Amino acid sequence: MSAKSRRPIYLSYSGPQLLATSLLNKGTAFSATERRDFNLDGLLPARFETLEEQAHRAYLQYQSFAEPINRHIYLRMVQDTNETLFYYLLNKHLAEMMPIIYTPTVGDACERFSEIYRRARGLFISYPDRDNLDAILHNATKRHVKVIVVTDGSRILGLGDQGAGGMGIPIGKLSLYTVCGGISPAYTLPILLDVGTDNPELLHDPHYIGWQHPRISDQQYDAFVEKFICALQTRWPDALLQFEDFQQSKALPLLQRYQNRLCCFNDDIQGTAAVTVGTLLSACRIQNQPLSNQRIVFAGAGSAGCGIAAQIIRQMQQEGLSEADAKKRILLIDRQGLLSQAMSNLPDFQLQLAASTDELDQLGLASGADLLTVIQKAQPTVLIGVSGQRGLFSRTIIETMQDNCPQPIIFPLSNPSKQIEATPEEIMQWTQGKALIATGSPFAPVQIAQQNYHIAQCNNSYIFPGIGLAVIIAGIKQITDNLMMTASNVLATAAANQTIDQGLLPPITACQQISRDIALAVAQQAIKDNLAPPQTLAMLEAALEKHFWQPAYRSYRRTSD
Ligand SMILES: NC(=O)c1ccc[n+]([C@@H]2O[C@H](COP(=O)([O-])OP(=O)(O)OC[C@H]3O[C@@H](n4cnc5c(N)ncnc54)[C@H](O)[C@@H]3O)[C@@H](O)[C@H]2O)c1
Ligand SMILES: O=C(O)C[C@H](O)C(=O)O
Ligand SMILES: [Mg+2]
Repeated sequence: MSAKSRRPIYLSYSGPQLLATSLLNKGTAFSATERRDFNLDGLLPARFETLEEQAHRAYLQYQSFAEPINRHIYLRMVQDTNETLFYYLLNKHLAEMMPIIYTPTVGDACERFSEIYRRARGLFISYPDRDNLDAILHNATKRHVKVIVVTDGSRILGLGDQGAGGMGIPIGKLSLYTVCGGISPAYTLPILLDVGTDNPELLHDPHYIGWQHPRISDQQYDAFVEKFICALQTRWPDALLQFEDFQQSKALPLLQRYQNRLCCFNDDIQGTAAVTVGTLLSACRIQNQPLSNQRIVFAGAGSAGCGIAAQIIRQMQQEGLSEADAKKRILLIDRQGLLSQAMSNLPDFQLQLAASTDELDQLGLASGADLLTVIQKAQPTVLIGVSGQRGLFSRTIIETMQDNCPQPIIFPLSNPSKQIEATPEEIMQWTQGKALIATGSPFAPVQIAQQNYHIAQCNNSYIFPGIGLAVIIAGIKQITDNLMMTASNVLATAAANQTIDQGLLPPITACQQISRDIALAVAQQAIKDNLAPPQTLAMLEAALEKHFWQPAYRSYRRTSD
C-alpha cells in the first residue's frame, strides 16, 4: 500500500512534544498546515523540506564523520529524533550503513555504551526493579508491541559480558526487523535485562550506566526471568520474543524452558543454524554435492556451534541419512579439544553431539584431540568457526585441510570482525582462491589473480526479519525447528543462481525480498503444522502487503477533528 493511500493518523500530541516523539516527528517536513494545526509555528525553520531533501542533508552529515563509531552515534541520533528519516536513509544506503548500525560497529557501540550514551531507547529492566515489572512494561508506551529482542548482555557477539552495554544489540537487531522485514518501528521493543555484570572493567567504571553489581545467582536469575516472561505474556501475549546474546549456560536452558510456552526463539542457536544451513546448501549446490556428503568440523561447540550442528543433522536426515549416520559426519572441537562421549563433564547439549568411542577408533583420533590433528585425520570438507577466537584458523590448519579437499568450505562465523578465526583474505591466499567462504561479519571482496570474489555474510540477519514478518501475518503461536528449516531452504533457493565470484548468498540489499519469501513460506508451513490458524496464500500475501512498513510520512489530524 503506498503511503499516499494510507489513512491519516489522529494525534493528541502537539508542539515540542510532537517534535520529541521520534516515531511521529517529521522535522522540517511538517507542512504549513500541520505547523499551524499542531502548534509548531516558530519551532521550526521556515523552509519546508521533503523526506528526500532531509535524507540528502543527513547523508552529508553522516559522511562528515570518518570513524564508524561516530557514524553509528550519528545514525542512532537520527533514529532517536526521526525514525521515518532514519529508515529512509537506511533503505537508500543499506549496504553502506548496515555495518554501521549492526555488526561489526554495534560491537564497539556496546563496548563503549556508557561513554557514548545519549538518549533512552527501549526498556532497561534491572533486578532491583523486579517487583515493578508491569509498570515498567507499561512505561514502554507502545500499545501494540509485536516483536521484542531481549538480552542480558552476558555474551555480546564474541566480546563477552558487556552488561547494560549489551542493549546496543537488541536495538540493532530491531532496526533490521524494520529495514529488512518491513515491521513498523511502532511495533518493536528492545529490552535489556540488567542482572549485573561480571566484567571487572565495567564494575569499576565510574561512568557505567548499568546496575553496577556482580551478576545475580542462578536461582535469582531464573525467578527474575520467569517474572519477566509472565509480565510480557500478560501485556503482549502474541508478541514474538527473540532471545539474543545470552551466555552459553543460559541460552539453551531458557529456550527449552520457554519455547513451548510462548512464541519465542533463540537467534544465536536457531537463527544462526538456519542461515548457516542455507549458506551450506548454496556451497553444496556449487559443488554439485548433497550436504550429506560433507564431513564437517566445528571449532567452537557453544550455542551457535551446537545449534548449527543439530540443524545440519535434520537437513541430512531430510536428504535420506539416518540420524546416527548424520551425526557421524560432524565433529565438534571446544577448548578441551575434540568432544567425545568419553568426556565425563560435558553438558547435555554437547554430549548429544559428541563423537562416540567407535567413531574415534575408526578415525584414529583420541578424545580431546586438537584442531590440527582432527583436520589431518578426519579430513573434513567443511570447517565452521564459532569460537570467537581471532587467528584460530592458522595457515597450517587451512593448508592441511586443503591437502585432502581441493575446494574446502570454510565459514569463520565469529563476530565482530576483530574476533574472526581467519579473514577471507587470509583464507583465499592460503587456498589460492579455491575455498568457498562465508563470514559472520561483512568483509570486502577479495582479489586473487585478477578475479574479485564477494564474500557472503552468513549472519542470522538473513533469517530473523522474515520470521518476525511471518509471525505477524500468520499469527504463529510457536517457533519450531521445522519452521527454521523452512527459512533455510528459502535462503538456499534465493541463492540458487549465485556464482562463485558473486559469493554464496545474494547481497544484503536483497534482504527485503528474502524476508518476504521467508515470511510467506514460514507462514504456510506454520499453518500446515497447526501452529497458526488456516489462511490461503492469497490472504497471507495480502496481509504481508498491508503490514510491510515503508518509511514515508503519513498525514496527521488532531484527535478533536
Ligand atoms: N554469524 C552469525 O550469525 C553468528 C551467530 C551467532 C554467533 N556468532 C558468533 O559465534 C561466536 C560464538 O557464539 P556462541 O553463541 O556459540 O558462544 P558460546 O560462548 O556459546 O560458544 C563459544 C564456544 O567456543 C569455545 N571456544 C573458545 N575458545 C576456543 C578454542 N580455542 N577452540 C575451540 N573452541 C573454543 C568456548 O569454550 C565456547 O564453548 C561469537 O563470536 C558470535 O559472535 C555468529
Ligand atoms: O549479531 C550478529 O551479528 C550475529 C549473531 O547474533 C552474533 O551473536 O554474533
Ligand atoms: Mg547474537
